[in-house]
Amino acid sequence: MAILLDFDGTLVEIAPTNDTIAVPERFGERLVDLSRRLDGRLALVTGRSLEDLAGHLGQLALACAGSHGIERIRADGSRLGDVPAPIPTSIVEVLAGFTAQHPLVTIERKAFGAALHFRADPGQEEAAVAHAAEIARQHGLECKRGKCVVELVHPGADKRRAVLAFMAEAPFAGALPLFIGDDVTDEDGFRAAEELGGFGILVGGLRRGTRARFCLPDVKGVHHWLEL
Ligand SMILES: O=P(O)(O)OC[C@H]1O[C@H](O[C@H]2O[C@H](CO)[C@@H](O)[C@H](O)[C@H]2O)[C@H](O)[C@@H](O)[C@@H]1O
Repeated sequence: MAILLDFDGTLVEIAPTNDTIAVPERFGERLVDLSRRLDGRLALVTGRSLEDLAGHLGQLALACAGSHGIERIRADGSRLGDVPAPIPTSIVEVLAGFTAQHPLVTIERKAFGAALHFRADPGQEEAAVAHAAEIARQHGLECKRGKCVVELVHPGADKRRAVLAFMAEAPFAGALPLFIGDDVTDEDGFRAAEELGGFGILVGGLRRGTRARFCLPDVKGVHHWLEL
């Protein structure tokens, strides 16, 4: 078995803002321990940048894919695949311009993308999505939706590709992949797992249409099931 794990909403509870998540005590070490139990066949696959993830978990000997899968490192820290150029600051600043008129909406800058968070002002969803979509259209980028967030990403940034990249080589190759995630972006991970004979597990119960075959009720349920 190989396990591929989403981060926000799966391993840590959703918080009011992107930088106020509560990471359990010694959580990085516990993930490394789980990876050892799986002989290294554990990967984190998150929408966050790898830099941001390391800020929460520390630098760990774990396979990780960040920025929705576009930046990938193996457990030994070597890079897996090429990374594109960062999205130009000028484009990110146009996206960030939305926050000037809507002060409760916040911008999260990432090396390979940027996110508008409207959790504190959900009424701005439609306008924020339209703003991001127009920028994406003008610059050949893609928009990604998530929980109270819309993001600009490079075309090809998706969790399916990250799963396929990890599963193509040791120590993952030949194992049965399980992808565990809670959000719509995790559907790409569920699909990749299925394509390779495995399956997806949706966190939060089967409340929406999903490719996942099973579900776990919540973050606590994930920790319990994985004995984290
Ligand atoms: O793929 P994930 O690991 O689930 O990352 C998806 C996005 O997660 C973060 O935003 C989400 O979590 C925040 C903290 O709980 C929450 O405030 C926000 O509303 C959620 O959308 C992260 O900030 C993004 O960069 C990730 O893409």
